[in-house]
Amino acid sequence: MGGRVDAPSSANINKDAYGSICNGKVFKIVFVLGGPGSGKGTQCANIVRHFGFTHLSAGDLLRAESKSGSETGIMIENMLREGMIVPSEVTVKLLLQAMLESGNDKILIDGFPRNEENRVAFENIAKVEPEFVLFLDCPQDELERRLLNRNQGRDDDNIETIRKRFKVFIESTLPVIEFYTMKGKVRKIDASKSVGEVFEDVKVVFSQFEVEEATFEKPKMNRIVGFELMMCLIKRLIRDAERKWRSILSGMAYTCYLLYICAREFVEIYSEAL
Ligand SMILES: Nc1ncnc2c1ncn2[C@@H]1O[C@H](COP(=O)(O)OP(=O)(O)O)[C@@H](O)[C@H]1O
Ligand SMILES: Nc1ccn([C@H]2C[C@H](O)[C@@H](COP(=O)(O)OP(=O)(O)O)O2)c(=O)n1
Repeated sequence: MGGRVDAPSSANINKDAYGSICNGKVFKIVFVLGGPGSGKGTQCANIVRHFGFTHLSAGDLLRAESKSGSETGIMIENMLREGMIVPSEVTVKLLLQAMLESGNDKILIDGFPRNEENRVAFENIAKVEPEFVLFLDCPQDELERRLLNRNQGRDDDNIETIRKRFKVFIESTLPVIEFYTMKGKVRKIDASKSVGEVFEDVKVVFSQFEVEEATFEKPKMNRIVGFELMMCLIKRLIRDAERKWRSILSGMAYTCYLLYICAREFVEIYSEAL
């Protein structure tokens, strides 16, 4: 159920249909936010492995869509190159389609909502509130160092676009984080530490999902142990029955043998007497 979902082939999605489908299905959504290079993708991969979420990266979905060759694709490509935020209409449709295709109810949405427009559009169409927002907090000089070393062949990982993206983060994404802070939904983590240390803090924040896994596993374990005990009992009963029948059969055979001896003696004595 977990894992990363590929971008849907088209962005032409009926909003009403998606809105109503999402209303019917109960999604547990966690938004993962942080500056460019703060480790959102890296930590999401760990969360998928540990807690069974599906990871949807808004950036990955947009990059895949930009390669479609469509008019929307060309528009996305140009905006990404400039470090700009793509109109919510496009991003929300891609996210909703991927959510529904995932078959999972636990969804990590990485790099979204990037601005107020993203947030409002998602709320209006999906009508789902996030469980919480994971905020990976990291200073700009560390982000720059990481992105310049990322080496994934991304057109926007050059110092000029990185600085534009960081400015967009301060101006557009921080207000979204403040909005969720007011609602008590932000879980802020120091993302300047090593990957392992950051994940230790992430695990604490996601512990509510570990409890669910544990309560799911417990009855399963009890059922397995119960089944094993029942099998042991049945095997033991069969062994006892076998032993009992063996003694009954050998007892009967012994009695028959005694009767035969007696009969033979009786015949001999009787024939001698005649
Ligand atoms: N805690 C960390 N310490 C050092 N490098 C990291 C850390 N987390 C991620 N990285 C590296 O920094 C780069 C950006 O990480 P990534 O997960 O792609 O960030 P984001 O998805 O936020 O843009 C990657 O090369 C990754 O390997
Ligand atoms: N909600 C979003 C998320 C990303 N984008 C665009 C703009 C971003 O600069 C790029 C890359 O985002 P991504 O999250 O993949 O990468 P960074 O966090 O910037 O390293 O995608 C967007 O327009 N809207």
